[in-house]
Amino acid sequence: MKNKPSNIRLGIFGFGCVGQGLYDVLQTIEQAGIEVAPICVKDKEKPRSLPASAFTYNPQDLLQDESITLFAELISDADEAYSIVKQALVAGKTIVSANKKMLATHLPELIKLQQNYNGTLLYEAAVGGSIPIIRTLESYYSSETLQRVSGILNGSSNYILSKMESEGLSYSLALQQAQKLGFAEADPTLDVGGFDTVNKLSLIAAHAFGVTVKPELILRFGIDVVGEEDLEAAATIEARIRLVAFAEVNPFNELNLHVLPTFVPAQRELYHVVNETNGVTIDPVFAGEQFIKGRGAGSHPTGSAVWADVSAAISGYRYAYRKTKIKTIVLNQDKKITIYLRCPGGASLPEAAWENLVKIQETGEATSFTADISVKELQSIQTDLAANHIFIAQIAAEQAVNIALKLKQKAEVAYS
Ligand SMILES: NC(=O)C1=CN([C@@H]2O[C@H](COP(=O)(O)OP(=O)(O)OC[C@H]3O[C@@H](n4cnc5c(N)ncnc54)[C@H](OP(=O)(O)O)[C@@H]3O)[C@@H](O)[C@H]2O)C=CC1
Ligand SMILES: N[C@@H](CC=O)C(=O)O
Repeated sequence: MKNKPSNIRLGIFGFGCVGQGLYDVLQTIEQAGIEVAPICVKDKEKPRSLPASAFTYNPQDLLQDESITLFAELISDADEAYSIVKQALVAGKTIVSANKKMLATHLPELIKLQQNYNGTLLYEAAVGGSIPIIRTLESYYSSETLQRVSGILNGSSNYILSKMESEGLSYSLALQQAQKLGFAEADPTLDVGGFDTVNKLSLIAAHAFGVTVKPELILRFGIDVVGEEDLEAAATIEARIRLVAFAEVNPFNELNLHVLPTFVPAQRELYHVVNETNGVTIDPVFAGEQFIKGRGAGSHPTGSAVWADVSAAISGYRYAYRKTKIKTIVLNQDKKITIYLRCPGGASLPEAAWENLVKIQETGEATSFTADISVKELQSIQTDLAANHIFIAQIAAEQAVNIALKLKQKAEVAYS
């Protein structure tokens, strides 16, 4: 490891896209006073950009080293990440993690461990890549009521949708590119199925609204069955399809959460968020709407967020989880939304409490509809919709009227 005047030894787990990104950032920060201990990885045979002496293969070499009190957990295995983070916190140490799956799954326990053992856990890189969203919600907005937080939180899905739209790439080619560029998870189903966004949304809910929600309770649809025809349908009403995470509190302190492909109109900032960029809108009661965008995935942007946490931790920063102590907000998924559905040839809509169901297009390959339905009801038919490869996306009521009209006009021109 590079020799620097050091007073802090940093234990890093993982030297993939993010681990390498952090390492590169550290090389440029001469005055950081950080010495990197041998980095813990898994595969002894993998070619590396550093000599073999820079690595260890046993997490205990770092966790039991008394000279290390600060760790960065950047591995792709959520179960192993959980055991590393837990052991560090029980030892009262400080650990930074980028593993949103692990964090969202275990957040209530991880909050308790920090309280009980006086350890510190920070995880800015886990949500929105380089965007400082967790610290903004946690610290800046710790005392102001937020009405809504929504946005694009998955770089891979956004990259795929953007490339399909702008370059006409096929879904599978765009996904391959997202994987090659290091944006996608080891299992890309987490990205395109909306699971990664759900995990991030549940972390946002804890810091923005003080509610820790199990990821599996959040309505989730991904972009895995999106087709060119859906993007073209969106274009007819000057909209783009984006995978949007949404959290909103109503006047009765009820929180509605969902992750859905969404028709985003050209007037919204999110329409202009392309490739792996993420964008988040915060809606505080008094400050008024704010929008932050930045690289949501990738080696250096994410490495930068990890470094921001490492340096904040060195200065003694920790999350207070102030809003979780107030606990006035409860999850309620009764809200009605309007959706667009495309059923591929032969598939029919599952039985459900559809309202205002309108057929908006019928071709040899597919039939499309718009309809109103409650979030809870949509959750109950999720398995049926997925089994039939039915693509769904949220659409505003006025867009639903407009799209029916535009698709009808398009069909008339085609037949004339
Ligand atoms: N890629 C991105 O843009 C972003 C990723 N993240 C998160 O950061 C984390 C790392 O992602 P990323 O760098 O992309 O993943 P990579 O697949 O590129 O790298 C994963 C690293 O974890 C190591 N690893 C896996 N399992 C173990 C284990 N059991 N013990 C020790 N090391 C292990 C691998 O070791 P080896 O090298 O030996 O294979 C590898 O170095 C994930 O939680 C991801 O969700 C968060 C934000 C953005
Ligand atoms: N796979 C994730 C990586 C960052 O969180 C993404 O694509 O956003």
